[in-house]
Amino acid sequence: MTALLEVEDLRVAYGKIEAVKGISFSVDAGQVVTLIGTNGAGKTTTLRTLSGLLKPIGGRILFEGKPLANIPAHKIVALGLAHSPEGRHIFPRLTITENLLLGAYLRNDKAGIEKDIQRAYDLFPILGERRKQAAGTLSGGEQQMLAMGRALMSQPKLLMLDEPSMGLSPIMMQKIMETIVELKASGTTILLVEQNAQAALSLADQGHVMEIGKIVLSGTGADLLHDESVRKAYLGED
Ligand SMILES: Nc1ncnc2c1ncn2[C@@H]1O[C@H](COP(=O)(O)OP(=O)(O)OP(=O)(O)O)[C@@H](O)[C@H]1O
Repeated sequence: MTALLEVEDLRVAYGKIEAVKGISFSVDAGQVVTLIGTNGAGKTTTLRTLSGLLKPIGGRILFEGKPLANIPAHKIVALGLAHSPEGRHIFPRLTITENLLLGAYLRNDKAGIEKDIQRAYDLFPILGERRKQAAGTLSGGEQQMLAMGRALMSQPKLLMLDEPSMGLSPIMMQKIMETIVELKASGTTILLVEQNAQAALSLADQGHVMEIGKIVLSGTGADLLHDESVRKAYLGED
């Protein structure tokens, strides 16, 4: 079976500084795969490259077996990759519904779009209750829900989430993680970048630990969660 996403020896640089130094991993349809690691490990750079926002200096990205070379970001969305970016990047003056509609900008199936907006409200009832309000009035956690809902509006084959738990209260983080589990159960394939290794590994099928641009350890979420070096470095154990 071909993986939905295959990343082979990917290298990405900012000028002379190589931020991603030859990483390889794959994501099968229906899986949740997580990239964990400390600040500056290259996780966000990897997602931004998969989204077409940065150009690799080496390696290959295959999506459904086809290379994603030199494809602009909006065409990558059309192929089925959606990115919920670090920092959320919602539009604060637009309403919640308008923000969601922006996620569907490549679609013109009105009935399908309506259905998916309703699905976002079902996933995150607070968004439905406040649909007519400016998105800037939402709390950080609610904005994260909106960013995820907006990414889902393109009906992605692969949903990429960058640090969805960042800056959230434990309760809000729990809600976001439960939603990821719910999305997986409904068949969504997810590539999750997280600094909260415990939360990410607990729900991931596969995990990769990144350190200064390289993958230093890979395994199932459960294996990594019990790995002594991971527990010491990322889960705060002595
Ligand atoms: N626009 C940029 N210009 C130059 N260097 C950058 C730029 N963005 C990131 N870097 C550098 O690339 C490296 C990888 O950063 P990246 O943001 O991908 O890491 P990360 O693992 O996602 O960490 P974080 O969780 O802090 O976002 C870091 O050394 C960072 O300083």
